[in-house]
Amino acid sequence: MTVETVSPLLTLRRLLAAEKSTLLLALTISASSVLLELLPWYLLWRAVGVVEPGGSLLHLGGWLALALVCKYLLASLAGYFSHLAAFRVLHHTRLRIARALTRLPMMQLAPFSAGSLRKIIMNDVQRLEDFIAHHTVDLISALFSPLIAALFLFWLDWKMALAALLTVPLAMIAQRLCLRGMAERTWEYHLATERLNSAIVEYVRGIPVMKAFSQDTRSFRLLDDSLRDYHQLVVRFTRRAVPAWSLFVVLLNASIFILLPLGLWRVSQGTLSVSALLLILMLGSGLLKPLLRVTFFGSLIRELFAGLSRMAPFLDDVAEGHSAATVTSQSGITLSARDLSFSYEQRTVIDTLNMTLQPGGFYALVGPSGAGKSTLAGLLSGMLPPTSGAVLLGDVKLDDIDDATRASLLAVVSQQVFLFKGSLADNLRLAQPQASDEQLWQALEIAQGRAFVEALPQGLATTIGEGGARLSGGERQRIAIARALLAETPLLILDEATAFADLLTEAAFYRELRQQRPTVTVLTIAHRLFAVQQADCLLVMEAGRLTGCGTHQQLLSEHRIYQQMWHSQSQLAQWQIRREEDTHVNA
Ligand SMILES: Nc1ncnc2c1ncn2[C@@H]1O[C@H](COP(=O)(O)OP(=O)(O)OP(=O)(O)O)[C@@H](O)[C@H]1O
Repeated sequence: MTVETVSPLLTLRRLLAAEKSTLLLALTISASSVLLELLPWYLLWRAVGVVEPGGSLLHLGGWLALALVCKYLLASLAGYFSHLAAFRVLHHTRLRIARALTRLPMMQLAPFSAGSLRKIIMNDVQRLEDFIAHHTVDLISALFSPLIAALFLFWLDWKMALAALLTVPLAMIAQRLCLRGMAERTWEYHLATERLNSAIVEYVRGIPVMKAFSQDTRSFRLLDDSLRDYHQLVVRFTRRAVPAWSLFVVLLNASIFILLPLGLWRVSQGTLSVSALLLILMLGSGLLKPLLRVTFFGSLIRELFAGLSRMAPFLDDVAEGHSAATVTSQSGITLSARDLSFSYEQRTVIDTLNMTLQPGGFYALVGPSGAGKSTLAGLLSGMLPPTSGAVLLGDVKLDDIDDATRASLLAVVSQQVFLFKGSLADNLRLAQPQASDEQLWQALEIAQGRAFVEALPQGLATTIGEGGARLSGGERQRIAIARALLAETPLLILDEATAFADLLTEAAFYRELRQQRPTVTVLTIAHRLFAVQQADCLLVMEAGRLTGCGTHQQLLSEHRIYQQMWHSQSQLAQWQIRREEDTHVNA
């Protein structure tokens, strides 16, 4: 399932396969409507030349009207079928991508940001609709109509037909000049737009912070730089492309300047009739205009293909699971890292790390900010793919285990909690749809969330907004912990999951967790050492490596960084207590 191995054309063919007949019908009708487009001109020519005797003018007029009506009917019918095919393809493609997102292993999803996935599902798929519904029939008419018109002109008068096509070679040269380096320019433009998009999103998100610090627009360097880069790029492209493009457009419309004097001269010589000249001028002067649409189509197709390449990873049939690896023991399972390394681009954040979490153990991962704790939690839970080495569940590599099995063994509560729009109970039952209300309350009790949910007017039935709106950060975290507990997995990873709770609540949660779920292996990332000092083992992390492992007392007597962290936190706690006492005395 790699982007490189699937050609965009193949992806397009696969997507269109189910709608092939509808689309072919639309294209055939579109081509027929082009033929009818020429018929009125022919009839007009006959009418102007009064080729037919007297009363047949009316007859010709009737045919002319009928041809026009049929042309528009056929064009509408072609549009109807192409739109029908387009919306069906759009619907199925979005469904396929949405299904793939739920079934793809986390490791394969890790490189995609939410923004890039949104862009694929919305923008890239939308381009398919534009292509199928509009561009296919447009292209048929843009290619067909000059061809048929040219053949007609040759039938009328081959010399005038050649004169009408005289500017074609020059127009082609101008077009080549204009399109030179277009692929690179399109890519550059795409990158600049992406940079600008993310800068705008960040700017909008940061508005409350900027207001708080009274900063103006210019202070937001990223947006400023992106806007300037974008502007410079567009100006550079315009300066380069516009002269050749203008020449191309002029040349496509220039045949009238050849046809008119030549035609008039030939009429004066008696080698061309006036009615033929009129028809030749009408057809010849607009002969090459449709080619402009073909040129636009070239850049549209490039964008379409780029989008298809981005979509390709989500359109392959995703395997439900790995038959090769099965995890035999559900309980009593170890979680280990073997020579595990991870880099963000060039920067190594986890460096050849080895560790094993024994079943039922309570582990706390501590260390200075930026040491790599969250990254390690991401690797151990399968959210990030290792750069080298492996994470093992029992003796099976984590990336060989399908998502469903992994989710039955390992639950994670990360720093960013997401709750879905719906009731609290629905959110909790995500982990175990059959869970009874009693089980929900038990999980909430361990997570120290029972009291606040009971205080809500509708309790478990309380509706919360998308992302968990209406609840405080700490409340959201407690719901997320309860949800993870309901999954009843033998392993639980908590990445600063209690960061918003006060010290007493945090300590009560850990105590309750150990008492109620004694067999669960817990790895928690915690900044407050007081809350986790009872852990079976504290793992100290510094600059991507584990430099200490032991009980609180062991580390306090032999690990320098741990001592420093403990003392600074103790002093801070005493200072706060003393301040509070002073305040009370003075009051
Ligand atoms: N997406 C990312 N791209 C590049 N660097 C990153 C990314 N995420 C984290 N880092 C860097 O990796 C290092 C480790 O980050 P990590 O979040 O794992 O540390 P941490 O120990 O959990 O920190 P904290 O205790 O402050 O949460 C940091 O220096 C951070 O700047």
